[in-house]
Amino acid sequence: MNRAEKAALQLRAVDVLRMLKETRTYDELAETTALPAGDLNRYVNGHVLPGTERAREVVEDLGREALGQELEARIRVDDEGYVDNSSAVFDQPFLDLVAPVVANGFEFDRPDVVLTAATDGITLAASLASYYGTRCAYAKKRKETAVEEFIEARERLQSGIELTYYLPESAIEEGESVLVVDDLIRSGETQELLLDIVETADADVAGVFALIAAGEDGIERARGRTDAPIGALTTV
Ligand SMILES: O=P(O)(O)OC[C@H]1O[C@H](OP(=O)(O)OP(=O)(O)O)[C@H](O)[C@@H]1O
Ligand SMILES: Nc1ncnc2[nH]cnc12
Repeated sequence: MNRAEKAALQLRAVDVLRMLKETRTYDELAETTALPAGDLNRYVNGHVLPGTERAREVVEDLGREALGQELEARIRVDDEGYVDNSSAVFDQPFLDLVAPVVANGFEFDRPDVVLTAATDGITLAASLASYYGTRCAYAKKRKETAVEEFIEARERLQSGIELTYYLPESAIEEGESVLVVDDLIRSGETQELLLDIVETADADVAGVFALIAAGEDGIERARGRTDAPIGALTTV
């Protein structure tokens, strides 16, 4: 890790600690993190930066668990199991905290492109792409005006309705590595369409990630399609 990467990791750890501090006293934060309350106070106030090892633990280990809990606190599941995750996907600073935790806490290689499906996956994909310093692409249910060539993926859903996603052909180059992400995975139909698009582009799958898995069906379905790492921050 060079100096700039170390500094970025240290600042990310401070962001995670500040997020946790919003709902905790310093004593509670000390209990959550197993770090001394005095040190935490100095980190949160910006007087001192945590060392690289501490920063890594905060971002990778603590960060993953804490952000999973934070996510669970934000979402609402109705009586039929449908999830309202607006307060997560509308909160770009929260997703900006999620990105390094996903990038470091799962086994994804750095991709060339982060791919999602419009609409609700876009903010998560943007955060991840920005963190990796790569492109972000999203497939849409309609063809965008003035684009001439599209990759299309069509599937007949369990409901009998046919769903088609379109991605401008220029969005993914042959041989590129693509991280497929979405806010939510339930049946896995959307992820399967995105994986079809990656396959049509002759690109490689770097991984499949969803903020929320509603049950295990979608994850299992994705697992049937790729050997790349697959993960979700939380399962409801
Ligand atoms: O695993 P699945 O059963 O395919 O469900 C997951 C998909 O459903 C939601 O999108 P939706 O189709 O509601 O479109 P939206 O993002 O525009 O709301 C969600 O954003 C995922 O893309
Ligand atoms: N909000 C939602 N909750 C659960 N399953 C879904 N499938 C599509 N949108 C969904």
